[in-house]
Amino acid sequence: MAALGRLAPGLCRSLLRPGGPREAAAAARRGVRALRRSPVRVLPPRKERGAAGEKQEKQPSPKKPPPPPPAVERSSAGPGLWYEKAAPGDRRLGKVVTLAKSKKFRDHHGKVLLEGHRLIKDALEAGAVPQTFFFSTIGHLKELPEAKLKQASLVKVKFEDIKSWSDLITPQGLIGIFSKPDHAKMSYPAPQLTSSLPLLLICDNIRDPGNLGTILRSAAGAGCEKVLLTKGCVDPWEPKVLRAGMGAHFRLPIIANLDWESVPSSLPAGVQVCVADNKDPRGADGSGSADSPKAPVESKPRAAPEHEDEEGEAGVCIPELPAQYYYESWTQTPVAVVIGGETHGLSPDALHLAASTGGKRLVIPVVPGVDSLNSAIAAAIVLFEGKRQLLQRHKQEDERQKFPVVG
Ligand SMILES: C[S@@+](CC[C@H](N)C(=O)[O-])C[C@H]1O[C@@H](n2cnc3c(N)ncnc32)[C@H](O)[C@@H]1O
Repeated sequence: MAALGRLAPGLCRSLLRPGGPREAAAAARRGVRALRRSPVRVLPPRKERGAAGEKQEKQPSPKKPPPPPPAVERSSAGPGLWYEKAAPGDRRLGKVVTLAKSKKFRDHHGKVLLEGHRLIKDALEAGAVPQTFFFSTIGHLKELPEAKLKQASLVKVKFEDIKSWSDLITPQGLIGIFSKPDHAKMSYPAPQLTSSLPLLLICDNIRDPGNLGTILRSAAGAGCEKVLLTKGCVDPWEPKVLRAGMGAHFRLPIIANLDWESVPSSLPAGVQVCVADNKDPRGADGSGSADSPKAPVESKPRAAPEHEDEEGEAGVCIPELPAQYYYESWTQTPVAVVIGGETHGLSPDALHLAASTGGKRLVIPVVPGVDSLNSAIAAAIVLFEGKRQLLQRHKQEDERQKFPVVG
């Protein structure tokens, strides 16, 4: 408007003049004519103008170049095998260890931390994918397959650093960060596969990492086909579970974080699900302890709790399941065993699944007054009995085939 006023002062004046719209229109026409005659050039938009007004490419505004990467000291650990030496104050190891200890990090980044030669070797042999190795001496690397080392970043750190972050009582100076192993892509050791039995384990809310690791180790030792962990169980990749598992994670498939609705689809067809139950229905005092050597009787439905507990289970219908001692025959094939959690024991979902497959309660008799066994101990007792029964059945079937009864 100011420029227009300068070029066509008549137009502005006539607009302000009272009662003059026709005059204003005429003034506007005069103003436009004056504008056309004006010696002032209308310039193209600013971005198209160069220094002399010619069209030019827009120059990018000068940006600060990114800072150069910190100088990394690289050394060779063999042909084609390079490692980096962590500089003093390098906080990567600390960060990685702290983060890998949190489930959130493991889930979010899909990485797990493995410590020690044995576990790392087992993981590599099963096909787990390494990302970074932190080691304190070159000797630690020599024990690992070179081809696998080449897939990962290698970072040499001081032993004191590993020691201060280690979860082990006697740290070995070797920590690996791996992509979270996918059981479907693992190749388990041949002796494990050849000893595998049609025996599965379901962990129902096992929260203690030491217990879960011990259970996994027993499951691998007994020759279980696989282990299913329902939601509510501790994460199997938690360092304490790994430590107690002693390599079981790389010997048999562990399927974690299952809700009860999806458990059946992870079980083989025709499976019978039994539950290890510390509540012996024949306990005279209702304490749940087995006190009679007689054959167990059919269980009554478990009484629903009088008051709603913290999980809101009041009024949950508990199905009727036959009960028997664990050492009596229960292994039809395939068979799965549920181990209840430390605090609440077996969940109603576990009992329903067992009932729907024609399963049983398996009771390990204990001295009256002893409440229950530790879940890992109970799992080991039942699984190894399951193994004994399955092998015995197998042997009997073999003999029947070799020496068929004639007539
Ligand atoms: C520590 S117990 C559960 C105790 C829990 N407070 C309860 O009262 O149910 C954990 C699990 O181990 C198994 N278990 C423990 N003692 C057992 C026994 N005597 N016979 C069979 N299973 C047993 C069961 O699966 C049980 O749910």
